[in-house]
Amino acid sequence: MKVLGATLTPVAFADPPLLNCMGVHEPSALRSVLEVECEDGVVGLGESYGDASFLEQARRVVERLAGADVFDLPGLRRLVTETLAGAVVTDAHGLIGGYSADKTVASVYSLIEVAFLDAQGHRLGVPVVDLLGGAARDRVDFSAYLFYKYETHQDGSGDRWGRALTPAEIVGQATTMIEEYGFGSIKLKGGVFAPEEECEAIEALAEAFPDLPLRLDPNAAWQVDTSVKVAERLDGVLEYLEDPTPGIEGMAAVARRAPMPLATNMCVVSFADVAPAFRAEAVGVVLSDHHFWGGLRDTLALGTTCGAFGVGLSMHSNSHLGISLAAMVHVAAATRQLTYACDTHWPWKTADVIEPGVLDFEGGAVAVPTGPGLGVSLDRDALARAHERYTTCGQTNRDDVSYMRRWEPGFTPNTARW
Ligand SMILES: O=C([O-])C(=O)C[C@H](O)[C@@H](O)C(=O)[O-]
Ligand SMILES: [Mg+2]
Repeated sequence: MKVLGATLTPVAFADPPLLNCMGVHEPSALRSVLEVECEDGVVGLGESYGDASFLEQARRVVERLAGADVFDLPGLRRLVTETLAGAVVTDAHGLIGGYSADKTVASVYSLIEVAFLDAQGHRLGVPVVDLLGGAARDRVDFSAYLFYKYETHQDGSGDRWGRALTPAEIVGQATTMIEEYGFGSIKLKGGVFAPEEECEAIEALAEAFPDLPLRLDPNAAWQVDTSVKVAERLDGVLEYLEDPTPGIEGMAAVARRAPMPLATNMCVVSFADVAPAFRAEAVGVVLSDHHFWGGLRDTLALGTTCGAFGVGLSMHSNSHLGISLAAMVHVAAATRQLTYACDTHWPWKTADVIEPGVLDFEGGAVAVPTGPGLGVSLDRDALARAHERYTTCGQTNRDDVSYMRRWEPGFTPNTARW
């Protein structure tokens, strides 16, 4: 089935002032929506990053898609590799590890592969999970993803979640999120305050939710000895500790002394990282993310790899919309090695570009859509609104650091600060 044309639309949606080690989320989160128009009126959808650097490279491939066959994924890989030829997409936040030409190909390929798989599913009348070999589970569990946050943005605009800067406020945030979504595990984004304070928040969560597994992710804000101290203090409390310290070597040094497994979406972010990290026994859990691991089929391969080495598998998230959630659910359902509930930023947004009603949370899980392809449809009016927001929001790159400087002039990221 041939591609007739493709459109990549940058979009923006409201994002609360969520804190992390790099600073604070700006008022808009940026994404891109890909529509691949094929023969017979079939349209395939994809979603990925909306930063200028990514858009520039993705557009170079998207404009060459006409004539491609959506069933020829190796051909797509060649087209992406040849078109990008060494180009490197960068980001200003570093929250998903380093960048490279291979990771750039993997990210752009992923955006388009998802749309091709969606189109294949529509053509064949089967859900994407079936194209990935079938469902190992029919529901995918997610964890509550808690953030320290300010009450309002710089312009005074607030949100329904209010302020969360203390352990009690974090417990309040968890209570609301769990009541509404039914999540069965909890992750706290750390790297914001001194580790002792973040330990207190985790301990307060453990007291309030004694039956729920907990995770803490400071995005490499700590040095090795601090990481070990935190790991010892939270022994028996955390199911895993995510990216306490930078780099494979640092993580390995912590892993040798930490009682719980270390997880990562920062030091193992491509297949090139697997051998050195696994050899060093630096991580016990890899957080997959199809957006930069090379699409849904390579994410399955990552599952097989982790399974072979006895390394656990979870899933990372960045602020995203419904097309991405649908893709995450299909690939998570097809990955039998998935050992933990996945991350999602879903509760933090108030708008989407897809028709509602397919990706509903029940008991913290999303049922795998059964319709053809990804099983979601684009809401064209909502897409137009999100694009309008993109063109007027004044943001073209995610920049948590500069935005934080409007609260704290002179702020520098907390990487390895403590
Ligand atoms: O697990 C992670 O490292 C993330 O989810 C990265 C994200 O960018 C998160 O830090 C955020 O949204 O600020
Ligand atoms: Mg992380």
